[in-house]
Amino acid sequence: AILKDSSQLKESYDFIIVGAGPGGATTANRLTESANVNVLLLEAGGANDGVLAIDVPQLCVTLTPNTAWDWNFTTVPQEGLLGRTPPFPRGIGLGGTSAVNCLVYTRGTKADIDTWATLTGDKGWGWDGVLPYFKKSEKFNLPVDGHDVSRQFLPEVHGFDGVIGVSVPGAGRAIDGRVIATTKELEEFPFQIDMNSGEHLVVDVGWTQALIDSGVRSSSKAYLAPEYLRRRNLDVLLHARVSRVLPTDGALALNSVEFQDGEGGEFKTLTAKEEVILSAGAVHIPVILMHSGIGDAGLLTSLNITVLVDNPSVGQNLTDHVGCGITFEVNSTKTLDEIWRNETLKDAVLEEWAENKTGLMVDTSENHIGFLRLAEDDPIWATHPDPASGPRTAHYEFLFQNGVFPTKESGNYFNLPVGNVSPASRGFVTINSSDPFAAPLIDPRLLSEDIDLYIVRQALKAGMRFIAAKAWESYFIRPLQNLTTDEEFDQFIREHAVSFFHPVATAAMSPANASWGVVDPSLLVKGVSGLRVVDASVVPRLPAAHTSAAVYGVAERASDIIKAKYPELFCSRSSFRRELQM
Ligand SMILES: Cc1cc2nc3c(=O)[nH]c(=O)nc-3n(C[C@H](O)[C@H](O)[C@H](O)COP(=O)(O)OP(=O)(O)OC[C@H]3O[C@@H](n4cnc5c(N)ncnc54)[C@H](O)[C@@H]3O)c2cc1C
Repeated sequence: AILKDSSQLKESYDFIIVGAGPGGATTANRLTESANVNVLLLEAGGANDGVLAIDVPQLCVTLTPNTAWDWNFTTVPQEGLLGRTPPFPRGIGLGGTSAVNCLVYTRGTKADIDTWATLTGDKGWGWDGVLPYFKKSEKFNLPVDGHDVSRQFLPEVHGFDGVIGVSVPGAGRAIDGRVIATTKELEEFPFQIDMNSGEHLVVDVGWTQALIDSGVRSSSKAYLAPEYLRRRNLDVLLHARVSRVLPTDGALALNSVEFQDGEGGEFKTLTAKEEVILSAGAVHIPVILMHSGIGDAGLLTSLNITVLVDNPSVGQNLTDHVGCGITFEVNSTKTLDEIWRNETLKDAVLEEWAENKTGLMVDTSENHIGFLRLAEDDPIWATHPDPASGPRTAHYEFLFQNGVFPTKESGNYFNLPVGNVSPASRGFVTINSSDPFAAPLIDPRLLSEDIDLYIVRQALKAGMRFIAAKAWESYFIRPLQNLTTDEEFDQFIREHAVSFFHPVATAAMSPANASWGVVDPSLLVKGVSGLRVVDASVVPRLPAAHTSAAVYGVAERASDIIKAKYPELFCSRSSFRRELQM
């Protein structure tokens, strides 16, 4: 249940999980499948119930930055972005960042996930090991407009009985035909039926798969749906912000958490019988670990934090996608701009959504995306190694948007964000205060490697080739930016590029005896006991994909790893008892 307040806490819990995003909510759900395992989930934010902007997929663009559902961080000045400090949104509340994200469901390629196995020495983290968990988490559902989807996804690579809703677009958009016609017209941009099969073509464009269940956003809250919250062994305490994990009995068994009970409330300590599982996301994990004494000894000592484990890898290796969009004024009124600036129209589509869960509000910002590579004979390969995980993994991504948000007072627009999805740049998250609640320093070092800028430039140029197809004839009035020379492109990119908000690897998994990394392949924090991390921070290499699918896959597998470690707690008899209770 969701507890009213901390007075309702049980006397003890086997596992205490911190953070209700894809990592934490998934793990809390799976561990409480066994009735005699008591789990407490602590979440810094609130329930996020009944928030229209969260539930309506198309309103995802309004959820960040600088809202009540966002931690409202920015990066430190980014040299690659001319010293700018763009927002770095992270969701707060049930659902975590999956409640505020843009819902695109992509797993990355086989080579991306196989790299995890290579890096950790654990075959189970490879594509073949993780695919069953992608499927286990997924509840593929047919789009709400009932159209024929036989050419829009491959059923054999999807799960239909899982928890997280995934669907293809449920409402047509005016540019759909032009996008698909371009894939037929231009050899450079072939159609891909399903981007989640692990087998990207070298380049491909296809229908977006998004985290939507019958027209409504499907966040990790689906793992905390009422039927799961009814379990007597699952308690959720909201507005409980964890400051540190603490050793129990003075040893290196870090199975106690210190948290603030309500905003401005008292600090309290709870001890888990078995483990504390941190699922606070790639930004907060290093912060909690460092304030608990796990991190670079020099830094911790300078902040008067007692060092428990000297591990300079904590917070390092932050990898993130980067990109920006180009916008064109178009010769059509059938774009979302009309809805964004006309309250009456907006009310009408929202009413349709509220009544029937149909219409333009049921989808995310784009009905098509593309994953593409630089050419094999691109001159950059003479001087730079390929930053992608393999020859069939994309370098960049297209998102085809029929309208721009926020829009302008007049005019209709086509927007084409492009992202570098195989970046070479690496950054970090760190702290500069002994106050556990001081804002972290987030430095993704976006565009710090010159090949990353090059890839974004080539992506924008490829985007311009895409829309130069006959399929778009007489559609465009003018570009809003005037880009011709490489210098103009690069200046534009540095002025406008932002994170695509997919940070991973700040507590990366590595082989148990590796000199780098923060957790071992079973996700236990190195150098201590009783402490595990299950979220985006353990992902050792960023897939060429939006990241929540990866986190659901990681958390599903992590849950089985945990169950296997405690056979006496997770025996099938206890699952049977739960069935009887429900
Ligand atoms: C604007 C935006 C758009 C995105 N678009 C997409 C997309 O289209 N598709 C996609 O797949 N991914 C997208 N992502 C990324 C995706 O949402 C994340 O990769 C994913 O949510 C990470 O899951 P997580 O469990 O690691 O962390 P999170 O989802 O961030 O969850 C962490 C949770 O821990 C809580 N927490 C943090 N610190 C504490 C503490 N000290 N005490 C208690 N609780 C704490 C937080 O409040 C939060 O609820 C997007 C992200 C953003 C910001």
